[in-house]
Amino acid sequence: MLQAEQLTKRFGAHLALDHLDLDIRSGEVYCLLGSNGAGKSTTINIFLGFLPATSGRALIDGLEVSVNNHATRNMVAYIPEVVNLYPTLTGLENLAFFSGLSGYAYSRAELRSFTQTAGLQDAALDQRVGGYSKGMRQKVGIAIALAKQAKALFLDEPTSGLDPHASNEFAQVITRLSSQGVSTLMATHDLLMAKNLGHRIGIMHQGRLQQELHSEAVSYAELTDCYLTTVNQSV
Ligand SMILES: Nc1ncnc2c1ncn2[C@@H]1O[C@H](COP(=O)(O)OP(=O)(O)OP(=O)(O)O)[C@@H](O)[C@H]1O
Repeated sequence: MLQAEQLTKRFGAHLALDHLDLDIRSGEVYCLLGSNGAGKSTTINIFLGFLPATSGRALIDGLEVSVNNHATRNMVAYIPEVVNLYPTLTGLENLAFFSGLSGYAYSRAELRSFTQTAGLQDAALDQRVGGYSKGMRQKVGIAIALAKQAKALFLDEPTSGLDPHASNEFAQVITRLSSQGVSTLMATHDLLMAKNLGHRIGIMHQGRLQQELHSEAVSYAELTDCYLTTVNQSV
């Protein structure tokens, strides 16, 4: 579903992404780990069509992002660390607005079914988003992804700053979407979340994918060791 083929990005003389290969199947949750500046967000931004690759290809459902930008954007949803919503609109109004941008005109009952699946309490629907917690904003982000029927989710440190309960709720929703065939590429610094939520885990260092692990094949302690060894090496 998501493929990177020798994906490379230079910012001037700086090599931010160095011949990255990824192959993420439908329904798979793939977690990208790596220290600050490893190239995780750059990878996501190229898949989203926000940044052009210097060389190599990013493909979504077989379509190359750089030549099918509109079509690939329609297939994906992006949930950054802080979901950008209109603070003076309610949760439901934000959802109606953003799903409208993708060409959908849902009834209130349909919009409510998305917020319910995303775990947002009904009581919050008609409150202005300016008063929402970070976790509630994330849930609206998930509801937007559901409403646009995204085939793939790109998550950039989505659980950073969430309390354990909210993180856990978030993970449950991603797992449910995964079982429905939605692929997820998630950049995170949360090793425990990667271990528990990811099917596979990639560890990046200085723009390169250095390790790829199946999460059920490693313990949390082994993952931590592998991560520290990888990010402490000089390339
Ligand atoms: N627009 C840009 N212009 C110049 N350099 C950039 C730009 N975006 C990213 N970089 C550089 O590319 C490298 C990779 O950055 P990236 O944001 O992908 O890392 P990251 O793994 O997501 O880090 P973090 O965990 O801090 O979010 C870094 O050295 C960063 O400074």
